[in-house]
Amino acid sequence: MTADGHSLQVDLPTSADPSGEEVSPRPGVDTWQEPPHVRWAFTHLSEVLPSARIPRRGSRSHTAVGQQAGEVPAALQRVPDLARRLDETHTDALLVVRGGEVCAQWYAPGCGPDDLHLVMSVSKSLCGLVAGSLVMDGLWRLDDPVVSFVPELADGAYARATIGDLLDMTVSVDYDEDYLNPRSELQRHDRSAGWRTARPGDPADTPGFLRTLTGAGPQGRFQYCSATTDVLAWAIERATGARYVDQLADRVWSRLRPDHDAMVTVDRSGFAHADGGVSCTARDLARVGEMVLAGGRAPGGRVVAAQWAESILAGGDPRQMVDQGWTSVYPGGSYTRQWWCTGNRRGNVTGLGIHGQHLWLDPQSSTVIVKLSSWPQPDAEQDQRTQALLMEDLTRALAAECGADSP
Ligand SMILES: NCCCCCC(=O)NCCCCCC(=O)O
Repeated sequence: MTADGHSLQVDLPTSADPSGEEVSPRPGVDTWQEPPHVRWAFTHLSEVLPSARIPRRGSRSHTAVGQQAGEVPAALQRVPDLARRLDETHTDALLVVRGGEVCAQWYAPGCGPDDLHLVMSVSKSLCGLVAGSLVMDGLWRLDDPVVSFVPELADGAYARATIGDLLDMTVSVDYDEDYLNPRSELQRHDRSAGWRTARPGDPADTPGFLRTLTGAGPQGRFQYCSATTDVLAWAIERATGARYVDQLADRVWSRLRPDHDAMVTVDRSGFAHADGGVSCTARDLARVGEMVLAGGRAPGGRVVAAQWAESILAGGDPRQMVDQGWTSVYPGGSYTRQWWCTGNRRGNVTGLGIHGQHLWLDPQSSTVIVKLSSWPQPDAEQDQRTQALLMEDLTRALAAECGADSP
Protein backbone atom coordinates (compact mmCIF):
# COMPACT_ATOMS: atom_id res chain seq x y z
CA MET A 1 0.00 0.00 0.00
CA THR A 2 1.15 3.52 -0.69
CA ALA A 3 0.89 6.33 1.82
CA ASP A 4 -2.39 7.56 0.30
CA GLY A 5 -3.96 4.14 0.51
CA HIS A 6 -3.71 3.02 -3.10
CA SER A 7 -2.38 -0.45 -3.67
CA LEU A 8 0.26 -0.78 -6.31
CA GLN A 9 -0.40 -3.91 -8.30
CA VAL A 10 3.20 -4.41 -9.30
CA ASP A 11 6.43 -2.73 -8.50
CA LEU A 12 9.16 -4.29 -10.54
CA PRO A 13 12.30 -4.66 -8.51
CA THR A 14 15.67 -4.93 -10.16
CA SER A 15 17.50 -8.21 -10.02
CA ALA A 16 19.81 -6.58 -7.48
CA ASP A 17 16.98 -5.66 -5.12
CA PRO A 18 18.84 -4.49 -2.01
CA SER A 19 15.94 -5.39 0.29
CA GLY A 20 16.66 -9.05 -0.25
CA GLU A 21 12.91 -9.67 -0.63
CA GLU A 22 11.59 -12.07 -3.22
CA VAL A 23 12.09 -10.58 -6.66
CA SER A 24 9.08 -10.42 -8.93
CA PRO A 25 10.27 -11.58 -12.37
CA ARG A 26 9.93 -9.21 -15.28
CA PRO A 27 6.87 -10.24 -17.30
CA GLY A 28 7.51 -12.15 -20.47
CA VAL A 29 5.47 -12.74 -23.58
CA ASP A 30 3.32 -15.37 -21.85
CA THR A 31 2.78 -13.65 -18.51
CA TRP A 32 2.36 -9.94 -19.19
CA GLN A 33 -1.46 -10.17 -19.39
CA GLU A 34 -1.69 -11.80 -15.96
CA PRO A 35 -1.48 -10.58 -12.36
CA PRO A 36 0.72 -9.27 -10.85
CA HIS A 37 2.10 -7.79 -14.07
CA VAL A 38 -0.94 -6.13 -15.62
CA ARG A 39 -0.37 -2.56 -14.49
CA TRP A 40 3.33 -2.48 -15.26
CA ALA A 41 2.96 -4.29 -18.59
CA PHE A 42 0.09 -2.10 -19.77
CA THR A 43 2.22 1.00 -19.17
CA HIS A 44 5.46 -0.47 -20.62
CA LEU A 45 4.23 -2.74 -23.40
CA SER A 46 6.92 -1.73 -25.89
CA GLU A 47 9.46 -3.21 -23.45
CA VAL A 48 7.69 -6.56 -23.66
CA LEU A 49 6.48 -6.89 -27.27
CA PRO A 50 7.90 -5.64 -30.60
CA SER A 51 6.22 -2.31 -31.30
CA ALA A 52 6.08 0.40 -33.96
CA ARG A 53 5.82 4.10 -33.33
CA ILE A 54 2.71 6.02 -34.44
CA PRO A 55 4.32 9.42 -34.84
CA ARG A 56 2.41 12.54 -33.99
CA ARG A 57 4.35 14.66 -36.54
CA GLY A 58 3.68 18.43 -36.69
CA SER A 59 3.39 20.66 -33.66
CA ARG A 60 1.88 19.45 -30.44
CA SER A 61 -0.88 20.75 -28.22
CA HIS A 62 0.31 21.42 -24.73
CA THR A 63 -1.70 19.96 -21.91
CA ALA A 64 -1.87 21.80 -18.66
CA VAL A 65 -1.41 19.39 -15.80
CA GLY A 66 -3.17 20.40 -12.62
CA GLN A 67 -4.00 17.28 -10.69
CA GLN A 68 -1.76 15.45 -8.29
CA ALA A 69 -1.63 11.68 -8.47
CA GLY A 70 -4.11 10.08 -6.10
CA GLU A 71 -6.13 13.25 -5.33
CA VAL A 72 -9.84 13.15 -6.13
CA PRO A 73 -10.43 16.13 -8.46
CA ALA A 74 -12.83 18.78 -7.18
CA ALA A 75 -15.02 18.46 -10.27
CA LEU A 76 -15.69 14.82 -9.40
CA GLN A 77 -16.37 15.16 -5.72
CA ARG A 78 -20.09 14.65 -6.12
CA VAL A 79 -19.53 11.12 -7.44
CA PRO A 80 -20.34 8.86 -4.48
CA ASP A 81 -17.36 7.08 -3.00
CA LEU A 82 -15.11 7.87 -5.93
CA ALA A 83 -11.69 7.12 -4.42
CA ARG A 84 -12.77 3.64 -3.37
CA ARG A 85 -14.38 2.96 -6.75
CA LEU A 86 -11.31 4.07 -8.68
CA ASP A 87 -9.22 1.71 -6.60
CA GLU A 88 -11.73 -1.12 -6.82
CA THR A 89 -11.78 -0.86 -10.63
CA HIS A 90 -7.95 -0.87 -10.80
CA THR A 91 -7.86 2.59 -12.35
CA ASP A 92 -4.51 3.77 -13.70
CA ALA A 93 -5.75 7.03 -15.23
CA LEU A 94 -9.02 8.94 -15.22
CA LEU A 95 -9.28 12.06 -17.32
CA VAL A 96 -12.19 14.35 -18.17
CA VAL A 97 -12.07 16.85 -21.04
CA ARG A 98 -14.70 19.41 -21.91
CA GLY A 99 -14.38 22.33 -24.32
CA GLY A 100 -10.74 21.47 -25.01
CA GLU A 101 -9.88 21.77 -21.31
CA VAL A 102 -8.90 19.04 -18.92
CA CYS A 103 -11.41 19.58 -16.13
CA ALA A 104 -10.35 16.64 -13.98
CA GLN A 105 -7.65 14.04 -13.97
CA TRP A 106 -6.47 11.38 -11.59
CA TYR A 107 -3.56 8.98 -11.83
CA ALA A 108 -2.70 5.97 -9.75
CA PRO A 109 0.68 6.03 -8.06
CA GLY A 110 3.27 5.00 -10.62
CA CYS A 111 1.17 6.28 -13.56
CA GLY A 112 1.20 9.80 -14.93
CA PRO A 113 0.05 12.11 -17.71
CA ASP A 114 3.05 11.29 -19.92
CA ASP A 115 2.73 7.51 -19.64
CA LEU A 116 1.49 5.50 -22.57
CA HIS A 117 -1.08 2.88 -21.58
CA LEU A 118 -2.36 -0.06 -23.59
CA VAL A 119 -5.94 0.65 -24.72
CA MET A 120 -6.76 -2.89 -25.93
CA SER A 121 -9.86 -2.81 -28.16
CA VAL A 122 -10.22 0.95 -28.08
CA SER A 123 -7.60 0.38 -30.83
CA LYS A 124 -10.50 -0.95 -32.92
CA SER A 125 -12.27 2.41 -32.71
CA LEU A 126 -9.10 4.02 -34.11
CA CYS A 127 -9.08 1.53 -36.97
CA GLY A 128 -12.71 2.42 -37.68
CA LEU A 129 -11.69 6.06 -38.01
CA VAL A 130 -8.93 5.20 -40.49
CA ALA A 131 -11.55 3.30 -42.49
CA GLY A 132 -13.83 6.36 -42.35
CA SER A 133 -11.01 8.55 -43.60
CA LEU A 134 -10.66 6.29 -46.65
CA VAL A 135 -14.39 6.69 -47.33
CA MET A 136 -14.02 10.47 -47.07
CA ASP A 137 -11.18 10.40 -49.58
CA GLY A 138 -13.09 8.16 -52.01
CA LEU A 139 -10.63 5.26 -51.67
CA TRP A 140 -13.42 2.80 -50.92
CA ARG A 141 -17.12 2.48 -50.19
CA LEU A 142 -18.97 0.63 -47.47
CA ASP A 143 -20.47 -1.83 -49.95
CA ASP A 144 -17.13 -2.77 -51.51
CA PRO A 145 -16.36 -6.49 -51.13
CA VAL A 146 -13.45 -7.20 -48.80
CA VAL A 147 -11.99 -9.65 -51.32
CA SER A 148 -11.61 -6.88 -53.88
CA PHE A 149 -8.81 -5.62 -51.62
CA VAL A 150 -7.66 -8.90 -50.05
CA PRO A 151 -8.26 -11.70 -52.56
CA GLU A 152 -6.39 -14.09 -50.25
CA LEU A 153 -9.61 -14.22 -48.17
CA ALA A 154 -11.81 -15.49 -51.03
CA ASP A 155 -12.19 -19.01 -49.58
CA GLY A 156 -12.92 -18.23 -45.94
CA ALA A 157 -15.19 -16.42 -43.51
CA TYR A 158 -14.79 -13.05 -45.26
CA ALA A 159 -15.57 -14.28 -48.77
CA ARG A 160 -18.91 -12.43 -48.98
CA ALA A 161 -18.27 -9.65 -46.48
CA THR A 162 -18.20 -5.96 -47.33
CA ILE A 163 -16.14 -3.19 -45.76
CA GLY A 164 -19.36 -2.12 -43.97
CA ASP A 165 -19.75 -5.63 -42.50
CA LEU A 166 -16.25 -5.44 -41.08
CA LEU A 167 -16.96 -2.05 -39.53
CA ASP A 168 -20.17 -3.22 -37.87
CA MET A 169 -18.82 -6.72 -37.05
CA THR A 170 -21.67 -8.45 -38.82
CA VAL A 171 -19.54 -11.26 -40.23
CA SER A 172 -20.04 -14.75 -38.91
CA VAL A 173 -16.69 -16.34 -38.12
CA ASP A 174 -15.60 -19.60 -36.48
CA TYR A 175 -13.79 -17.65 -33.81
CA ASP A 176 -14.14 -17.98 -30.08
CA GLU A 177 -13.27 -14.63 -28.48
CA ASP A 178 -12.31 -16.33 -25.22
CA TYR A 179 -9.40 -14.44 -23.71
CA LEU A 180 -8.51 -17.12 -21.18
CA ASN A 181 -8.84 -20.35 -23.17
CA PRO A 182 -5.57 -21.49 -24.81
CA ARG A 183 -7.61 -23.48 -27.35
CA SER A 184 -9.66 -20.46 -28.50
CA GLU A 185 -9.10 -18.82 -31.86
CA LEU A 186 -8.49 -15.58 -29.96
CA GLN A 187 -5.41 -17.07 -28.31
CA ARG A 188 -4.19 -18.64 -31.57
CA HIS A 189 -4.64 -15.21 -33.15
CA ASP A 190 -2.63 -13.65 -30.32
CA ARG A 191 0.14 -16.22 -30.76
CA SER A 192 0.32 -15.44 -34.49
CA ALA A 193 0.47 -11.75 -33.63
CA GLY A 194 3.36 -12.24 -31.18
CA TRP A 195 1.24 -11.62 -28.07
CA ARG A 196 2.08 -15.12 -26.81
CA THR A 197 4.64 -17.76 -27.67
CA ALA A 198 3.74 -19.57 -30.89
CA ARG A 199 2.92 -23.28 -30.75
CA PRO A 200 3.67 -25.85 -33.44
CA GLY A 201 1.18 -25.39 -36.29
CA ASP A 202 0.38 -21.76 -35.50
CA PRO A 203 0.44 -19.41 -38.52
CA ALA A 204 3.62 -17.34 -38.74
CA ASP A 205 1.89 -13.96 -38.65
CA THR A 206 -1.50 -12.23 -38.47
CA PRO A 207 -2.35 -12.29 -42.20
CA GLY A 208 -1.46 -16.01 -42.21
CA PHE A 209 -3.86 -16.54 -39.31
CA LEU A 210 -6.68 -14.51 -40.91
CA ARG A 211 -6.47 -16.73 -44.00
CA THR A 212 -7.32 -19.79 -41.90
CA LEU A 213 -10.67 -18.47 -40.63
CA THR A 214 -13.87 -20.07 -41.85
CA GLY A 215 -17.48 -18.92 -41.70
CA ALA A 216 -19.82 -20.09 -38.98
CA GLY A 217 -23.40 -19.31 -39.99
CA PRO A 218 -25.77 -16.57 -41.11
CA GLN A 219 -24.30 -13.16 -41.87
CA GLY A 220 -25.83 -9.86 -40.75
CA ARG A 221 -25.77 -10.49 -36.99
CA PHE A 222 -23.32 -8.84 -34.68
CA GLN A 223 -20.39 -11.05 -33.69
CA TYR A 224 -17.66 -9.40 -31.71
CA CYS A 225 -14.53 -10.81 -33.33
CA SER A 226 -11.09 -9.27 -32.98
CA ALA A 227 -9.96 -10.87 -36.23
CA THR A 228 -12.52 -8.82 -38.13
CA THR A 229 -10.71 -5.61 -37.20
CA ASP A 230 -7.38 -7.01 -38.38
CA VAL A 231 -9.02 -7.89 -41.70
CA LEU A 232 -10.12 -4.24 -41.89
CA ALA A 233 -6.53 -3.10 -41.26
CA TRP A 234 -5.26 -5.51 -43.92
CA ALA A 235 -7.80 -4.10 -46.39
CA ILE A 236 -6.68 -0.55 -45.46
CA GLU A 237 -3.11 -1.52 -46.38
CA ARG A 238 -4.25 -2.85 -49.74
CA ALA A 239 -6.54 0.11 -50.53
CA THR A 240 -3.80 2.63 -49.78
CA GLY A 241 -0.65 0.71 -50.69
CA ALA A 242 0.81 1.72 -47.32
CA ARG A 243 1.32 0.13 -43.92
CA TYR A 244 -1.60 0.40 -41.51
CA VAL A 245 0.59 2.04 -38.89
CA ASP A 246 1.47 4.84 -41.33
CA GLN A 247 -2.16 5.32 -42.31
CA LEU A 248 -3.12 5.55 -38.65
CA ALA A 249 -0.39 8.15 -38.11
CA ASP A 250 -1.18 10.25 -41.18
CA ARG A 251 -4.96 10.06 -41.26
CA VAL A 252 -5.78 10.15 -37.56
CA TRP A 253 -3.01 10.52 -35.01
CA SER A 254 -1.06 13.45 -36.47
CA ARG A 255 -4.27 15.39 -37.18
CA LEU A 256 -5.21 15.31 -33.50
CA ARG A 257 -2.07 17.33 -32.66
CA PRO A 258 -1.37 15.00 -29.75
CA ASP A 259 1.25 15.62 -27.11
CA HIS A 260 2.95 12.27 -27.66
CA ASP A 261 3.62 9.61 -30.24
CA ALA A 262 1.54 6.49 -29.73
CA MET A 263 2.81 2.91 -30.14
CA VAL A 264 1.34 -0.26 -31.56
CA THR A 265 2.58 -3.82 -31.24
CA VAL A 266 3.62 -5.57 -34.45
CA ASP A 267 3.96 -9.22 -35.45
CA ARG A 268 6.98 -10.93 -37.03
CA SER A 269 6.08 -9.50 -40.44
CA GLY A 270 5.62 -5.96 -39.07
CA PHE A 271 1.81 -6.11 -39.32
CA ALA A 272 0.28 -3.91 -36.60
CA HIS A 273 -2.08 -5.41 -34.03
CA ALA A 274 -4.93 -3.13 -35.08
CA ASP A 275 -7.51 -4.94 -32.98
CA GLY A 276 -5.92 -4.23 -29.61
CA GLY A 277 -2.27 -3.20 -29.68
CA VAL A 278 -2.26 0.61 -29.42
CA SER A 279 -0.77 2.41 -26.40
CA CYS A 280 -1.12 6.15 -25.84
CA THR A 281 -1.57 8.69 -23.05
CA ALA A 282 -4.98 9.33 -21.53
CA ARG A 283 -4.93 12.95 -22.73
CA ASP A 284 -4.15 12.00 -26.31
CA LEU A 285 -6.83 9.32 -26.31
CA ALA A 286 -9.32 11.96 -25.18
CA ARG A 287 -8.43 13.96 -28.32
CA VAL A 288 -9.88 11.10 -30.38
CA GLY A 289 -13.19 11.51 -28.56
CA GLU A 290 -13.08 15.29 -28.87
CA MET A 291 -12.65 14.93 -32.62
CA VAL A 292 -15.68 12.64 -32.91
CA LEU A 293 -17.77 15.04 -30.80
CA ALA A 294 -16.56 17.88 -33.05
CA GLY A 295 -18.06 16.16 -36.08
CA GLY A 296 -14.78 14.71 -37.36
CA ARG A 297 -12.74 17.94 -37.19
CA ALA A 298 -9.38 18.00 -35.43
CA PRO A 299 -6.77 20.74 -34.94
CA GLY A 300 -4.60 19.31 -37.74
CA GLY A 301 -7.42 18.80 -40.25
CA ARG A 302 -10.57 16.79 -40.78
CA VAL A 303 -10.26 13.10 -39.89
CA VAL A 304 -13.66 11.77 -41.01
CA ALA A 305 -16.70 13.32 -42.64
CA ALA A 306 -19.29 14.90 -40.34
CA GLN A 307 -21.73 12.19 -41.38
CA TRP A 308 -19.30 9.49 -40.23
CA ALA A 309 -18.96 11.08 -36.80
CA GLU A 310 -22.76 11.42 -36.60
CA SER A 311 -23.15 7.74 -37.42
CA ILE A 312 -20.85 6.77 -34.57
CA LEU A 313 -22.89 8.89 -32.16
CA ALA A 314 -26.20 7.59 -33.52
CA GLY A 315 -25.15 3.97 -32.85
CA GLY A 316 -25.87 0.84 -34.84
CA ASP A 317 -28.87 -1.42 -35.21
CA PRO A 318 -29.82 -2.97 -31.83
CA ARG A 319 -31.67 -5.77 -33.66
CA GLN A 320 -28.30 -7.14 -34.82
CA MET A 321 -27.22 -7.64 -31.21
CA VAL A 322 -28.07 -11.27 -30.55
CA ASP A 323 -27.05 -12.86 -27.22
CA GLN A 324 -24.30 -10.42 -26.43
CA GLY A 325 -22.78 -9.50 -23.09
CA TRP A 326 -23.01 -5.82 -23.97
CA THR A 327 -26.79 -5.82 -24.19
CA SER A 328 -27.06 -7.44 -20.77
CA VAL A 329 -25.46 -4.25 -19.42
CA TYR A 330 -27.08 -1.88 -21.98
CA PRO A 331 -30.34 -3.43 -23.26
CA GLY A 332 -30.72 -0.97 -26.17
CA GLY A 333 -27.02 -1.07 -26.99
CA SER A 334 -25.43 -1.53 -30.39
CA TYR A 335 -22.14 -1.47 -32.28
CA THR A 336 -21.17 0.45 -35.38
CA ARG A 337 -18.00 1.64 -37.13
CA GLN A 338 -15.99 -0.13 -34.39
CA TRP A 339 -17.63 1.86 -31.57
CA TRP A 340 -20.09 0.77 -28.87
CA CYS A 341 -23.31 2.66 -28.31
CA THR A 342 -25.00 2.30 -24.91
CA GLY A 343 -28.48 3.18 -26.15
CA ASN A 344 -28.99 4.93 -22.80
CA ARG A 345 -30.93 8.18 -22.48
CA ARG A 346 -27.83 10.35 -22.62
CA GLY A 347 -26.66 8.74 -25.87
CA ASN A 348 -23.32 7.70 -24.45
CA VAL A 349 -20.96 6.06 -26.92
CA THR A 350 -17.65 4.43 -26.08
CA GLY A 351 -14.52 2.75 -27.27
CA LEU A 352 -14.05 -0.26 -25.00
CA GLY A 353 -11.15 -2.51 -24.14
CA ILE A 354 -10.72 -5.49 -21.86
CA HIS A 355 -9.09 -5.00 -18.46
CA GLY A 356 -11.14 -1.79 -18.06
CA GLN A 357 -10.32 0.63 -20.90
CA HIS A 358 -12.95 3.26 -21.78
CA LEU A 359 -13.05 6.20 -24.19
CA TRP A 360 -16.47 7.47 -23.17
CA LEU A 361 -18.33 10.23 -25.00
CA ASP A 362 -21.19 12.27 -23.59
CA PRO A 363 -22.59 14.22 -26.53
CA GLN A 364 -25.10 16.16 -24.38
CA SER A 365 -22.39 17.88 -22.38
CA SER A 366 -19.63 17.58 -25.02
CA THR A 367 -17.53 15.72 -22.50
CA VAL A 368 -14.97 12.98 -23.00
CA ILE A 369 -14.02 10.65 -20.14
CA VAL A 370 -11.02 8.37 -20.48
CA LYS A 371 -10.53 5.59 -17.98
CA LEU A 372 -7.46 3.38 -18.30
CA SER A 373 -7.26 0.44 -15.96
CA SER A 374 -5.49 -2.81 -15.20
CA TRP A 375 -8.18 -5.22 -14.05
CA PRO A 376 -6.52 -8.52 -13.17
CA GLN A 377 -9.08 -10.38 -15.31
CA PRO A 378 -9.89 -9.37 -18.89
CA ASP A 379 -13.67 -9.13 -18.92
CA ALA A 380 -15.47 -10.49 -15.87
CA GLU A 381 -19.14 -9.49 -16.16
CA GLN A 382 -19.21 -8.07 -12.64
CA ASP A 383 -16.23 -5.81 -13.45
CA GLN A 384 -18.02 -4.61 -16.59
CA ARG A 385 -21.12 -3.74 -14.57
CA THR A 386 -19.22 -2.01 -11.77
CA GLN A 387 -17.28 0.04 -14.27
CA ALA A 388 -20.38 0.85 -16.35
CA LEU A 389 -22.08 2.21 -13.23
CA LEU A 390 -19.04 4.32 -12.45
CA MET A 391 -18.92 5.77 -15.98
CA GLU A 392 -22.60 6.71 -15.77
CA ASP A 393 -22.20 8.28 -12.30
CA LEU A 394 -19.20 10.27 -13.53
CA THR A 395 -21.16 11.46 -16.54
CA ARG A 396 -24.14 12.56 -14.47
CA ALA A 397 -21.98 14.38 -11.92
CA LEU A 398 -20.07 16.24 -14.61
CA ALA A 399 -23.19 17.08 -16.57
CA ALA A 400 -24.88 18.43 -13.46
CA GLU A 401 -21.85 20.55 -12.77
CA CYS A 402 -21.89 22.14 -16.22
CA GLY A 403 -25.67 22.48 -16.38
CA ALA A 404 -26.11 19.84 -19.08
CA ASP A 405 -27.94 17.37 -16.91
CA SER A 406 -30.89 16.48 -19.08
CA PRO A 407 -31.80 12.83 -18.26
N1 LIG B 1 -6.08 -9.54 -29.65
C1 LIG B 1 -5.80 -9.10 -28.36
C2 LIG B 1 -6.55 -7.87 -28.00
C3 LIG B 1 -7.97 -8.20 -27.72
C4 LIG B 1 -8.66 -7.03 -27.13
C5 LIG B 1 -10.04 -7.43 -26.82
C6 LIG B 1 -10.89 -6.35 -26.21
O1 LIG B 1 -10.42 -5.39 -25.66
N2 LIG B 1 -12.18 -6.60 -26.24
C7 LIG B 1 -13.18 -5.75 -25.71
C8 LIG B 1 -14.39 -6.56 -25.46
C9 LIG B 1 -15.58 -5.74 -25.10
C10 LIG B 1 -16.76 -6.65 -24.84
C11 LIG B 1 -17.97 -5.88 -24.48
C12 LIG B 1 -19.13 -6.76 -24.13
O2 LIG B 1 -19.50 -7.66 -24.89
O3 LIG B 1 -19.72 -6.51 -23.08
